[in-house]
Amino acid sequence: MNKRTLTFVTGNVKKLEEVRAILGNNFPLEVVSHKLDLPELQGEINEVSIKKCQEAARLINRPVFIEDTSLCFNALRGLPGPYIKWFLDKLEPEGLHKLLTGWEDKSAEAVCTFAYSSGNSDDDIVIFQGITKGTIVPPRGSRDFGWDCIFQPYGYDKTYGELPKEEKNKISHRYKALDKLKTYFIERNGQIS
Ligand SMILES: O=c1[nH]c(=O)c2ncn([C@H]3C[C@H](O)[C@@H](COP(=O)(O)OP(=O)(O)OP(=O)(O)O)O3)c2[nH]1
Ligand SMILES: [Mg+2]
Repeated sequence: MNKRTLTFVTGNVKKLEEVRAILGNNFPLEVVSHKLDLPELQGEINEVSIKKCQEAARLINRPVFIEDTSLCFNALRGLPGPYIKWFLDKLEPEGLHKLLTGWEDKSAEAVCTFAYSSGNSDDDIVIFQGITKGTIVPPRGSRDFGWDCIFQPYGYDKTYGELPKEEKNKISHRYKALDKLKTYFIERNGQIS
């Protein structure tokens, strides 16, 4: 039987790759992607995701989900947080690590927030969040995805960038958020509106 489709709006192919790998085959919906660079307004993590999702639903006019990733340095009271993309663009991984020079506390949280809209503007946006705690270290390993090379999850002696993809996808912030999203749709037998 054909699965119903659910649209993931993202401009990031690496995210899409991980979402497909983590959801696997026993997700009750077929995820189709729609490439769009959505505006990201300022605010707290959940506010940014809710507004991003509302805008995606308005533009695409069907049930959608989006994802927003934050990298929060505890010494900097959670910054760069949802603004990590702009910090990474300007500073690159080396510069992000150097931001913490002078701070003893190198701890950080990788936060992944998925937001889902049924497409009906009267319905609330549903949030699924996953957090992985770790340490910011000098760059090591693959540089093919953002700041993976400077984030070393607690309990590991390797950065996300050094871990095999399958390992990252078992412990990552994205895995934890998708686990909640998956449960939500399984409990609803893949109902999307
Ligand atoms: O090293 C990593 N590892 C990750 O798991 C990861 N997830 C996101 N990112 C990067 C990508 C961006 O530079 C920022 C997050 O910004 P965000 O707006 O969430 O992502 P976009 O690339 O703009 O994609 P969307 O179109 O908004 O979906 O952190 C990671 N780097
Ligand atoms: Mg973005």
